[in-house]
Amino acid sequence: MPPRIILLFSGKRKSGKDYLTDNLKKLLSDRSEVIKISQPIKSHWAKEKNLNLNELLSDGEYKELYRIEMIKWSDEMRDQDYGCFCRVACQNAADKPIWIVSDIRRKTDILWFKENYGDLIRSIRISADLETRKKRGFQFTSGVDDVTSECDLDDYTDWDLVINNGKGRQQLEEQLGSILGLLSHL
Ligand SMILES: Nc1ncnc2c1ncn2[C@@H]1O[C@H](COP(=O)(O)OP(=O)(O)O)[C@@H](O)[C@H]1O
Ligand SMILES: C[C@@](O)(CCOP(=O)(O)OP(=O)(O)O)CC(=O)O
Repeated sequence: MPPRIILLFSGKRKSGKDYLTDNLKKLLSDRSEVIKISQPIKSHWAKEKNLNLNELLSDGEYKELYRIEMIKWSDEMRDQDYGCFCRVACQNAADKPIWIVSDIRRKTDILWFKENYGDLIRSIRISADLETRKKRGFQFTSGVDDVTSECDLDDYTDWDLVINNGKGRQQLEEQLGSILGLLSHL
């Protein structure tokens, strides 16, 4: 059974992508599946370098030790085939009507999903002010925060929904409610 809708989430580091998508998953429970494009990247890296995959997948500091290398390697792979990680992540996804893709970063990610799933796609940008992100542990890192991985979608404007998850944000229930609005036709 193919998905009936695919929610593509984007946002800067510590904007709250994992926080909001984890809570959305809890709300939708077994109707949904969270897909992470970074999963096949981290799996490869864990095997190659004998690292702890669970730590790489968590929101702690561990992944930051390897982020620049993972960005470089994954961009080389994308130069040959921009859909390579999107494809593997989706191939491994469970049969659920709602897919929650928690980490799109590049215009080519959106392009790949459009080419493969067309009208099923809805795109959501999570924004948060710098001060809030810093309080959550964000520190500017050259080679990470000034490259495609973090910046390619900064000038993208065609979002179906933009959610403020910084100062002045709504309660979680309201934030999730606006996302559910994208599913109302299901
Ligand atoms: N609205 C929020 N309320 C409380 N804590 C939040 C909120 N949004 C994010 N956080 C916390 O901030 C930290 C960074 O969020 P995370 O979802 O990991 O960001 P990202 O995946 O975008 O890097 C996590 O510890 C998360 O629990
Ligand atoms: C190499 C990466 O895939 C690492 C992504 O790791 P996360 O998606 O865990 O990052 P944040 O949640 O924003 O902190 C980045 C890329 O450019 O593909």
